Amino acid sequence: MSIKSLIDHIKQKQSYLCVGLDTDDQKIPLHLRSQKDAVLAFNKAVIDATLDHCVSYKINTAFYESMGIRGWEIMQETLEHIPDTHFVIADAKRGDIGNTSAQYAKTFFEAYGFDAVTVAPYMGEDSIRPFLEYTDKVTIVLGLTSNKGAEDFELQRLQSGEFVYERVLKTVSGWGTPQNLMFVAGATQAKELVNIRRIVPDHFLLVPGVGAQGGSLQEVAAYGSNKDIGLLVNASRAVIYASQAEDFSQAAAKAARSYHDEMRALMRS
Ligand SMILES: O=C(O)c1cc(=O)[nH]c(=O)n1[C@@H]1O[C@H](COP(=O)(O)O)[C@@H](O)[C@H]1O
Repeated sequence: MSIKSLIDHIKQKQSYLCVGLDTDDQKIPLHLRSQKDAVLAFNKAVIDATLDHCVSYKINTAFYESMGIRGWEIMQETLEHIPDTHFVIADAKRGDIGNTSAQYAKTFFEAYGFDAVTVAPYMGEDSIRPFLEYTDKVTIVLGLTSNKGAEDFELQRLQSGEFVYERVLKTVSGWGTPQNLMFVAGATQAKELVNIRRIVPDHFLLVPGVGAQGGSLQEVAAYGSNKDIGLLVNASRAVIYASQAEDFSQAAAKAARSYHDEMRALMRS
């Protein structure tokens, strides 16, 4: 899906919610666990319940890879269940020497057909270029992440005085365009969003960290949006485990609707 279609969907739906399918087989409701392929049944129910409130799904591959071969199949079957109106992200955080990155890009863009994949920038240009060669797909590069460890490297200052993450945004933004490149900016880093927007005014930001990690949607909207909204705000646990009982899909729908209502109000304000 193109960025233009994503923007149209956001404007039409008045939502920029991305539901994160971080499905942990130990956290899904007990009544499903005895069932064969409980994770797939859970994902399908969550997708059906939340479709009307979000524009995107993010499949965190770790939760599927940890199940072995069947996990990869469940990831594919989950992907097939998501209608092509929704922008689908493989949250795989890859990146390696060019020769290997090319295979990662082929895996997620061709073999699985995701719209986007998350990539770590630590290994530099040749590790990211193979993803960007897919100009009709979107490469999402980690900028300033939501976790505490962001302080260890991303928020360290270079001799020039800029933060490492700032250098990443400045340099990587020159390798792609807002049509095939996004950046991750954690919702827990709201005070840096103004600065991030100064460096990359036109790129979409994938913003995880609302809900379970405590980031504020109001702050993200106030400091992170651009003329096209330019945000995909991800919530995983706060939506998919809103209830761990038999009413889990209704609870997921309710949580997603609540983010949707808040986003609609923020877009109108
Ligand atoms: O790239 C990501 O999606 C990501 C980057 C980041 O800085 N922080 C972050 O939490 N994430 C992912 O976003 C999701 C957040 O999940 P919840 O905290 O449950 O909403 C997880 O899949 C994380 O792996």
